[in-house]
Amino acid sequence: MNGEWQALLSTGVPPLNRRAARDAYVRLCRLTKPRGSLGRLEAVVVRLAAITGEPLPRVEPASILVFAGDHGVALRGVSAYPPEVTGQMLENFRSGGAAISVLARRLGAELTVVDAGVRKAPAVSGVLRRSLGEGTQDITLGPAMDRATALASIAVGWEVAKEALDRGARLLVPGEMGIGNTTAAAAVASALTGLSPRLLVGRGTGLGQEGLQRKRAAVEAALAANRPDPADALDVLARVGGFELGGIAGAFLAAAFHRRPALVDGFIASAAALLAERLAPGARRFWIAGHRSAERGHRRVLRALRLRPLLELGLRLGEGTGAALALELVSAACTLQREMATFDEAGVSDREESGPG
Ligand SMILES: Cc1cc2ncn([C@H]3O[C@H](COP(=O)(O)O)[C@@H](O)[C@H]3O)c2cc1C
Ligand SMILES: O=C(O)c1cccnc1
Repeated sequence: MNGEWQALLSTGVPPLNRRAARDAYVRLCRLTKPRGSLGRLEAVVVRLAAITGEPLPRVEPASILVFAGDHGVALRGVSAYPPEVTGQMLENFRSGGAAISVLARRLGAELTVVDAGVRKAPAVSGVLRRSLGEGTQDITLGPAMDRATALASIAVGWEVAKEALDRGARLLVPGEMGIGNTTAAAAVASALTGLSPRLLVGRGTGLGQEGLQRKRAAVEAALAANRPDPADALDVLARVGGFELGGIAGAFLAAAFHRRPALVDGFIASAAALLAERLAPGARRFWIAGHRSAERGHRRVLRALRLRPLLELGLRLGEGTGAALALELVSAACTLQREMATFDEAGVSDREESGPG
């Protein structure tokens, strides 16, 4: 199970392709527009070129991978919704009624739903069964899972992502579903950054003031009970993480090691990305942050990742929705790079360089 990806991990993250990045930049400068006028869309195109080695990058077909997992801590009143919602949403993802299902349809993107460890998962056809258990253990009492299971969760994400890349996906959008997972994500982020849970715990699905206090206390209790080793990301995942967090981390790693871009969604996906970055330093250069969510700690996690989100729309949903919305822009940036005319082609006068002549 731990074959290809662990061997690859030990080789280090591949380098970015500087030549393709330069070629992409040169073309952007020749397109019929004032130089630099497409702003951050230009930076996105240059980054995609550096990642893929293609000066005219494409992101279609894109593949959205939703990892679902349950959390023992969800029984502690840390979410505004009951834990059974995780399993119930599996059906909704497949039948097309979830937000991410709608966005996937709009984008023409493939949507893969992975049961990474849902409690009493309903038998839903079309959901990949990669279950690592009936939800994690309650992190306020002890570890979420053992180290071998944490490793297996990363392997699940890597393998599902690799399969999508083998089917031809040019960009990955890892998303998640798991009631209680903003609690686990806050604990992971706190352990990895050393920041206080106060700064990282937010209202998730919409907790009130009392619930927020309970959630903060739960994260503090989880960190006190487990004492995760901040220098050992796998230990952090095993002690205070979740199956879907491991899955997402594995998917991000697979993207980086296969030189494909991945878009980072909200708070939970970002915490998983931070785990992945700690496992393979430099992998972050293969990811583009899609959206900054309304969740309290997201800004700080993005800062730790040194990623600047494309959008800030106040979403607080997860599933990959913020990243999927950003994909519309990323896709537009690529189409502009491919289809705009150059000054030469259009017979438009380029800017006059300073100096004589
Ligand atoms: C119907 C429904 C659909 C969702 N889709 C994503 N989430 C989001 O909410 C959960 C995290 O918030 P918390 O930590 O407060 O439980 C995750 O499942 C996340 O994906 C949903 C939540 C609900 C209720
Ligand atoms: O930022 C997120 O991913 C998020 C925030 C609240 C609830 N669910 C997800």
